[in-house]
Amino acid sequence: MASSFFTKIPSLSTIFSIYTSLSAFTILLKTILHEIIPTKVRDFVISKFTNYFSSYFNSDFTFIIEEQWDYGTNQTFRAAQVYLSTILPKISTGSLLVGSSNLKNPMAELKFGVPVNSKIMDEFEGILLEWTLFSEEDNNNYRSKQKRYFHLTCKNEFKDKIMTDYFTYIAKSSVKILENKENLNIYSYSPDDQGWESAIFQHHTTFETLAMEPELKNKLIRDLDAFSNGKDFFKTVGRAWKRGYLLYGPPGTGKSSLVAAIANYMNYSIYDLQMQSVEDDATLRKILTSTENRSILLIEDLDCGGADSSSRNDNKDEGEYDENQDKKKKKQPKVTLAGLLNFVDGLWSSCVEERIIIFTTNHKEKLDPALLRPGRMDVHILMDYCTPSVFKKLAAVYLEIEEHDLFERIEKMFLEVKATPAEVTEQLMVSKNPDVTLKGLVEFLESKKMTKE
Ligand SMILES: Nc1ncnc2c1ncn2[C@@H]1O[C@H](COP(=O)(O)OP(=O)(O)OP(=O)(O)O)[C@@H](O)[C@H]1O
Repeated sequence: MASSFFTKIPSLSTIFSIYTSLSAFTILLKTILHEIIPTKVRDFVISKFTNYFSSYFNSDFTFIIEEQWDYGTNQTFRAAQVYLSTILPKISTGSLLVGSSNLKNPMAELKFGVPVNSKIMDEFEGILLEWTLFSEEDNNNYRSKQKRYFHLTCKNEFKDKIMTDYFTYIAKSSVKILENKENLNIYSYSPDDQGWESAIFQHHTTFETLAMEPELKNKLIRDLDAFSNGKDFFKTVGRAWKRGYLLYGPPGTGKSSLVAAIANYMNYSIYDLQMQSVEDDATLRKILTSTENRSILLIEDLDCGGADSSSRNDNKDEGEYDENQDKKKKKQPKVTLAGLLNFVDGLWSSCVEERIIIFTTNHKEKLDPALLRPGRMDVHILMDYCTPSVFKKLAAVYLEIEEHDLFERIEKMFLEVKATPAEVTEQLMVSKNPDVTLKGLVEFLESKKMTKE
């Protein structure tokens, strides 16, 4: 029996030769698969197999939330980031990003950020959820960039509930959190990254410190209040919840200061867009869709190139060579004011909420009439040379005085001499002593009057 058993066992050399043949066959099969079947087909088949088996054995469902969506920032990603940063301290993740950017209070509570590759557990109406933030090199982008995305995993059976209720809950929570943020941001467009670069906005001008005609200031504050409380109104009348302001006037009259006062009053971040730096209308669309709600889109110095606000006909005969025209063409930006306005009036109207758009210019008369047409910019505000009441406000802010013997004389001078608030503030900062400072201001205004004559 035993001897017949041993005779049935193949010899060592047979096993070895079978093994060698099998290995050779496997290598041959692999080579055939690699060389005959195209990579794409192979990857497709493998991914189909993997998906089939993983869904068969796995009862989890994963939502993938990428940072970029439709050429802009994915607002769901942003909402998740904001929301998770507030629940992080309450849960244990093994690691946490900590820091503070509160400029006003160095002792302010720490803020928390989502660490990459750490699992964050959350619970929603008894459903357990697992978040993970991933970051990897984006090889599809010709500029090497990080691609970031969240995985949100739950049990398959809760997929629908999470998709509707949990995502809505996150969106609402993030809006509330952002409304109460401590610092405002100022974003500038970076052509290299084709995206916004952010910094903390530190302009301290408020409506308290801004000098402008009191009636005009009150009217503007009422307008901002009505806008801010007007969600239902805008909806009822079927208009987009946005407001456009055109600030115009000579340099140094406080247009930028007024933008800062509006941002601080509304608690809105600012997106400062240099139209010259935008390559084309498609890029413009992309960057405008990636701005946040409750923000200001600022386009300064509209008359200084950038948006193609003028007609390009300069009355030259065709064929006539003009060197300047050639240079101009090279500098001519591809973004058109029409592109911007269409975007703001069209697509933007339907997909964003609570936006303010501000244009500033030193030369309103040079602007394209399309921009000045009723309905385009809701409110036009002239920031002008110093008037007696503007001067009194500046004196109150800079010298902390309401009255002085020289006031009457100075106020009269402002009716004859054109001086900008910027020039006046420069004079008012010479000394803390009102006698010295106001005397200096009188001399300054007198010298201006002389040069005018
Ligand atoms: N109305 C104002 N109230 C208070 N300060 C002012 C006012 N206007 C100008 N200033 C002072 O002058 C400085 C320059 O003003 P600002 O940059 O706001 O003027 P602007 O009209 O935007 O000028 P530009 O057209 O050159 O950009 C401000 O930082 C501020 O100190």
